[in-house]
Amino acid sequence: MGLVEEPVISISGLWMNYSDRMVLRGIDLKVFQGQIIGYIGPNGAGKSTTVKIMLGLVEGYNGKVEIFGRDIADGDTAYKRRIGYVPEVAELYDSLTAREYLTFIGELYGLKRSSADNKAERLMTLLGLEKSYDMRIASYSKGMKQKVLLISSMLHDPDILFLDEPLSGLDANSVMIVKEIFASLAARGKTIFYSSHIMDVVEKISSRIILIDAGSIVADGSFAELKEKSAEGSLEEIFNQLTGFDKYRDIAGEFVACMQEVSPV
Ligand SMILES: Nc1ncnc2c1ncn2[C@@H]1O[C@H](COP(=O)(O)OP(=O)(O)OP(=O)(O)O)[C@@H](O)[C@H]1O
Repeated sequence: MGLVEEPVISISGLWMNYSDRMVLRGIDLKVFQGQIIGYIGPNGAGKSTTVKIMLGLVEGYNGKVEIFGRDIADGDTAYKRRIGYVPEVAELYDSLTAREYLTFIGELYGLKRSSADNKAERLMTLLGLEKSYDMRIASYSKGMKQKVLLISSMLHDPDILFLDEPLSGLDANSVMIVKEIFASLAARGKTIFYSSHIMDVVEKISSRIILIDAGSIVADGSFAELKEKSAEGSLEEIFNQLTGFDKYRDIAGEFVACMQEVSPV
């Protein structure tokens, strides 16, 4: 009998409501080592909520969430040392330099200050930011800040990376480097779980795409598999079809008409 691979993430019957609003409606999901998961869905579908629950940042859910085979509700937070996170809206300490920020984060993850500093400086240099390492983050451009966030999530060599719009603000060359980093990490058995609204990127870099709509999973498979099940060609079209959206022309038309209305004086 062959070995049965254990999932690194296992979610069963996950329900979540905020006051009287049901946000997640029975999510069931198993994620395995080496997968690059594109977790997609319309605004407000419940993507960030799912990720925040897995990170232990949101409580009060129903269902079971296991990371590395352990129920995260059992109180043992050791799993957090083995995950990295790039949030949707990041609190970067603008008054710190990247050196100060990244060595601080490295130490939080248990690295020695000198090794965190050394590693961070080399990673910054690889992403073209060597000259900015000792500059305050406040002076960074959007893309430069995103690179610092990506480095901060990977400094401690995590086994699972959770990323929200990981390529946000990056130029075309940097996008190619980061995509290659993800592929290389996945080939080494790391798991990448990211959300993005940029469908052509999701189409290209995910080994598995999970589409959530109004708190439920409505599609789960590789891009080729999703394409087979749908009459549509691109992921954008599949997304529109599965979320029942076909009104973009009408909405845009009405929007422009409304903008151009001349109000009576
Ligand atoms: N702290 C909160 N309190 C109340 N409602 C919340 C809270 N956080 C999220 N919600 C609601 O939960 C729903 C799902 O939000 P969530 O942030 O998970 O969506 P999302 O899929 O990540 O959306 P987006 O694509 O816009 O980032 C939304 O209706 C949102 O208003």
